[in-house]
Amino acid sequence: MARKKSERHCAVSDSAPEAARQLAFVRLDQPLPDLAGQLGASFEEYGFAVVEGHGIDQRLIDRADALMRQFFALPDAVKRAYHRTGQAGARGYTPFGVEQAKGARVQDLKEFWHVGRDLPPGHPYAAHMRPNIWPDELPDFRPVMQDLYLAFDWTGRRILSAIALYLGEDEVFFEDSVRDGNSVLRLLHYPPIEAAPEGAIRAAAHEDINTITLLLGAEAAGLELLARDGTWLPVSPPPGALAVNVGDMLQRLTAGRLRSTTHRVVNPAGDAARTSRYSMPFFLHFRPDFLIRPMFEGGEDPITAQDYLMERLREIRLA
Ligand SMILES: O=C(O)CCC(=O)C(=O)O
Ligand SMILES: [Fe+2]
Repeated sequence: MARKKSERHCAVSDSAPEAARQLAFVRLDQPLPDLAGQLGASFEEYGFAVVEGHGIDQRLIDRADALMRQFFALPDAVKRAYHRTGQAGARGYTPFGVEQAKGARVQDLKEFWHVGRDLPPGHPYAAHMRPNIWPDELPDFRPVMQDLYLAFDWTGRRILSAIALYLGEDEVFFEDSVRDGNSVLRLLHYPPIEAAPEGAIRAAAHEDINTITLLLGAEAAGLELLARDGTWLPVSPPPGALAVNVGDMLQRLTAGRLRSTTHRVVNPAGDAARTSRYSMPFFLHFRPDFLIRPMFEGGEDPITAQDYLMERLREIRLA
């Protein structure tokens, strides 16, 4: 049944009162103050928002999606040739069974590829942000993923402008903190579930380390957020929409005023368990030398984004 736009909401669990279980859809292409109010309200309640009208070209998304599937379909040995040790998985391929959520007993059921920011030669951040690597087997992979990276980067900045307004700051408040930032585009494949170790799920409960995350592909079932009442709420945006969430770095900067919400990707039931799941999160990061100093009372000690990142990557066994 067709419903008016303003009435459309994400799938909700039937175990809780309807009104408290709705993740509203927010359009990015509306005046910034309106966007700020709606995003802020959704972040306040869930730490997540579903964002439509984000301006990332659907043809670009489809191209990237197709190339990601082609990459993960390559033989294991070919993919492993793009695994770089000593870089905390920051670029190229990370095989199945490596990343393990903080505090989890078993590894996640996923493999992924990371694309970072291309910096000019001799850039001061080059020590922390290594050059990208690209798969020789797929010539279009590089230009398409570079385009998608820049599209996410642009969209992320608009979302940050709205968050700045919501926090009572000027819309350019975050500009300097993310200039040449260490953002990472993750192309993510959860293979069909075969003999998984006891207790293993596609992505165990975790919080994102970075500033904000913009996620494409979450229409494929499985993503859930931990609501304030302690129950798991499915996040299922319509195809092409973004799921956006607050990460730990923004939580720390705002002294907890914006919450980094725990989320996970559960194994599907029935036949869906025998199919792959793909998604594309963009982890928007501050620049490495940005000092995360709480903007409000009651926060933790200041720390640079780079130091904080390294601390956290060790916890998830990537560093
Ligand atoms: O695949 C998803 O839908 C979410 C992935 C995620 O939470 C992550 O990689 O941090
Ligand atoms: Fe995540």
